[in-house]
Amino acid sequence: MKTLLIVEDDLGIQKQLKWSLPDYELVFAEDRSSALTQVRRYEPAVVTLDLGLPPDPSNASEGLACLTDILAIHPECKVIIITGNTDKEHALKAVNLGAYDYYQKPIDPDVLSVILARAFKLSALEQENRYLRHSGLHQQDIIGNSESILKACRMVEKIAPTEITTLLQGESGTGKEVFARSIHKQSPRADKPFVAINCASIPENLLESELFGYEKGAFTGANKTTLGKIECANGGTLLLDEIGDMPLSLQAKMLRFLQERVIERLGGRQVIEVDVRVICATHRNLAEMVTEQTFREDLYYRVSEMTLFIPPLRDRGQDVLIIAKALLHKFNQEFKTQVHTFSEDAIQALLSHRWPGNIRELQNKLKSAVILADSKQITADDLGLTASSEQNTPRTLRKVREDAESQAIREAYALSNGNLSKTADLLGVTRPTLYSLIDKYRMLDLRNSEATSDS
Ligand SMILES: Nc1ncnc2c1ncn2[C@@H]1O[C@H](COP(=O)(O)OP(=O)(O)OP(=O)(O)O)[C@@H](O)[C@H]1O
Repeated sequence: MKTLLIVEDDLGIQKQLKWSLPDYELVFAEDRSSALTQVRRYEPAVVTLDLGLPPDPSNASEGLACLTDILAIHPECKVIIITGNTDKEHALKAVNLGAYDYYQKPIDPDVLSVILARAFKLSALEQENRYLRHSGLHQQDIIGNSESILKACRMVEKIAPTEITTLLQGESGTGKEVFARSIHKQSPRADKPFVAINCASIPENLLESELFGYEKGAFTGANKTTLGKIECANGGTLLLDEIGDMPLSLQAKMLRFLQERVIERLGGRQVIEVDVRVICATHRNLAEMVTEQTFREDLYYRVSEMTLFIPPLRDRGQDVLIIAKALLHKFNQEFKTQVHTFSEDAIQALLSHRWPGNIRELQNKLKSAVILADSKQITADDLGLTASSEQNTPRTLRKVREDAESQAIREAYALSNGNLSKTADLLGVTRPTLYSLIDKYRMLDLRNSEATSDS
């Protein structure tokens, strides 16, 4: 049943609405603060708001303030203003502030029902539109609908047309390469090459020649002049994956390339100009590596002109289900199987697992589940996520506490629209305490957002 929040201080009208709107789950609030609590708790798609709220019901100012607060917490919400029949001016002001519609008392349940049905319908359409825009059709491979992923996608859209050197920071398997490709695809270089090199998987002595190429005779076995990855990416985009694993000895040479956009092949004397957009990715904390002197500070500032944090799968709410469904579809096609749904215990298991290997782990689990499933439905057992398998590696109490704390911080942060002062208020801690928790849990994206959204 759809949830409808009614903000109304008149108990008589509350009662009337309770009887006349049986198609909705009604929740009530009688003033601004209880309205905001209900919005946080239920995230209703539609709210009716009486403009005359206590402490001064004869004045619309509290109602208008309530409207602004509701939309700040839940911008997609459709708020229908209910006003006295002489108060058109304030109703129009409310619509200007972002209310969806207004309705003048006395309440006629049949008319109100029509307005409500339209509001719910529009809300559902908008939600579907948001989903489609961000679930793979628009940003091709980045599937997901959570606030953290949508925020990252919005940043990609802004970064893509520029030449800025971007650092993608996130745990292993979160999709850093997918994001790098997305930046490339949305950039003016889209029809030029996208070249990726993993600095961690190539032995130190070979990495230099892989990157910069070599001239014939440069070393034993160099039978012909060979272009490096940087030259291969000319005109396009180069992804330096796992840049944190680049040996210090090579970092100086990389810095020169980034500063001057020129290279010299190994054994060569010629300086070659290259036009390459660079994206770097790492699961390491480069700032910490700089402090530990295992990563050059000057190179760090070069590669992180802009940093984009890719959130771990466990912080993406229901995205795990959306991605799981998309992958299920893909694997059914690949293996010619007909496994189309998840059992309730599988859904619960997908939502509660911590996903240390992120989307790559989800892919692996689903692939074997599709192959193993005995019916058309995947169970928690097929996924290897039964209670006993989780119990085999119980979390320590400290870990449980830490997981709960970081999750609560993320939730409060989302509710506060990225405002750290409000986040601290919602969590009941001071700002300095919130900062130290953010540092403790390395929620670097929250720290980074401060300058833009918390002023
Ligand atoms: N949002 C997403 N929706 C669906 N699949 C995704 C998504 N993000 C990543 N993937 C898939 O998950 C796998 C891991 O992604 P990717 O290699 O980009 O991660 P990564 O962060 O670069 O990992 P690593 O740090 O280990 O190199 C890939 O197969 C990718 O296609």
